[in-house]
Amino acid sequence: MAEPLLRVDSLVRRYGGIAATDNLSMEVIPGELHAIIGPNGAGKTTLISQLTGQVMPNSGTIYFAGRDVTSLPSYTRSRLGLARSFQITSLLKDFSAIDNVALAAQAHDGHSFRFWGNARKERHLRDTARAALERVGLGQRADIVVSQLSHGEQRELELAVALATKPQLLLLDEPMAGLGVTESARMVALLKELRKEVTIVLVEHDMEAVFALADRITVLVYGRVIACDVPDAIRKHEEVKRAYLGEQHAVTRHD
Ligand SMILES: Nc1ncnc2c1ncn2[C@@H]1O[C@H](COP(=O)(O)OP(=O)(O)OP(=O)(O)O)[C@@H](O)[C@H]1O
Repeated sequence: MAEPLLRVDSLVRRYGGIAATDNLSMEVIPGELHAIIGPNGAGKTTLISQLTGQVMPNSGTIYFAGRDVTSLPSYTRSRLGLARSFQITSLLKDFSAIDNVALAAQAHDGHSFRFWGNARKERHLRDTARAALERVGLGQRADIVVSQLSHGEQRELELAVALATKPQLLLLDEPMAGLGVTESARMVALLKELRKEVTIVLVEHDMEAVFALADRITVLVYGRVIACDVPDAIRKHEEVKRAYLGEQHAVTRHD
């Protein structure tokens, strides 16, 4: 197996009496799309937040690209190539799609947001932003104000914002949430393209999407890894079926 791009070793994060992350270890290898699934409250978001540096663990270590990043702040991890897709709520609604992406590119370049005016003018920021918008299929919508974009388009814009920082690893927390059938299918098609270019960790409740996209799946229950394997093995895994998938989540094949 290739040297992991991300390695999490014995991570623990407690909230009062609850271990949201309970001695969790896992690896993400370069080029894979690694899905993380688990029932509500299993600790998926807490894990992602620790990977990005928004939440600090009580103990354990996070290695990214061979480096111990456990105590590094979010912006330093972002510089190293670790990006979390911004949530819709963090998009600037009165700004155009391209302004939002250019600002992210500018912030990543190390400039302060207060010089946002420059992001409108600087050629290389506009070019980076336009390329990111093209990659997510929003090339024709670049000048539309965010509030005029559909929910699905705003989700795509979140991805473009993350891509503008040129990540090595993209962390996606429920990109399908709130999407209709057509929009979800579009997002799956988009992620199928993006996975060719960037390593992805995907937290998602939509099992159809997960099984259509993932190279490997880690299953969390009560902050612990109960299984980590390829989709076919996860589908057949007795403990996973018992603990999570159950009968209402009969998982079908979408190859
Ligand atoms: N800031 C916090 N303060 C207190 N408890 C928290 C906090 N964040 C998470 N928890 C608790 O940690 C556990 C894991 O929560 P987390 O949101 O990470 O789970 P999740 O798998 O992402 O859930 P969901 O699928 O519902 O988004 C839950 O019991 C939750 O109540």
